[in-house]
Amino acid sequence: MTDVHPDVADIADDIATMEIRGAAAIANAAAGALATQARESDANSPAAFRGELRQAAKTLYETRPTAVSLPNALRFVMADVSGDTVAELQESAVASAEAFQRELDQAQERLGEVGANRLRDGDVVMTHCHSTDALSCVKAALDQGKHIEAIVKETRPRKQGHITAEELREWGVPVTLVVDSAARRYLDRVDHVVVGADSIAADGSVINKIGTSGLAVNARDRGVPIMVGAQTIKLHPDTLTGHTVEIEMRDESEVLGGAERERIQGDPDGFTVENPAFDVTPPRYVDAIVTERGQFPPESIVVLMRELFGRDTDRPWEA
Ligand SMILES: O=P(O)(O)OC[C@H]1O[C@H](OP(=O)(O)O)[C@H](O)[C@@H]1O
Repeated sequence: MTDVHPDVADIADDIATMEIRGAAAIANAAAGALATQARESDANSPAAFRGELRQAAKTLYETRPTAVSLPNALRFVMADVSGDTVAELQESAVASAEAFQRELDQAQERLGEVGANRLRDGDVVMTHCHSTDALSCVKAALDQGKHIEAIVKETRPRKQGHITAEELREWGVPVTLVVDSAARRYLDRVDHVVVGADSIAADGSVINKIGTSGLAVNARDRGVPIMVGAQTIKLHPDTLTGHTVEIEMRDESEVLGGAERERIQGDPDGFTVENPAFDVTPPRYVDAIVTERGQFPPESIVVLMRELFGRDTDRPWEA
């Protein structure tokens, strides 16, 4: 088996341990890793080069299962690799990765402008986790001169809501940080729930950080609209053919700290800890999916998915 470049292995490790996290950031890092593998290759034949790239993609693919932006990034970059010599292949792989990364940034900016049109001057938004796509909508609204305030859910167990709170503060947004279980109480003050997505299924279901579905049900109950900011690389093409999206189960150590954990593990009657990282919000609880191609009611996202991905989804990291 071919070895992957050590920098690629490091990036894969950073994705698995969530040093690099967030669906768009993961896609960006994966594309960058493929470029590194290509640039640093000392393969002596086109076949060997392609084998190395495939192995690098496989290593990256196996890090986390839920955010489809990862396999979609690998697909997009590898689809455009062509050439008859190793040098040509190297050049085209690097160019393809860089083009993908540029498009990623542009898509986020464009979807932000669409999402911002849904927000009015003086609105209060509620956020969950940390999503650069969701925040792009808030940023664009601020750039349009609107005053926006935010109620930020902490998002246990990893508390990525704190990252959101800090980022919004840097932009001058008044922020109230609340624990997750306080969300329903604060929805009375909220005009829009704004979240991101790790994957969007063909039926318009939104797969996002654990707790999103409960928030969406509560928001619907309170009449608060829910907008999902999701670039089209979040569309999960396998769901067109009946596959479901795998929900990542993470380590119990994220839920229980050192001393608590030892006490419970030492107890023969101890309990089981489960730590799903994501959940599924059915389309009926979502008002709009905002993409760089415009906003869509969740039930119609399948049309865009077919247009962009067709029925076949290749798996270029497999032999
Ligand atoms: O692509 P952007 O919008 O930045 O993030 C999308 C989603 O990725 C994150 O997952 P994790 O923190 O990697 O588990 C969150 O669930 C967030 O909503």
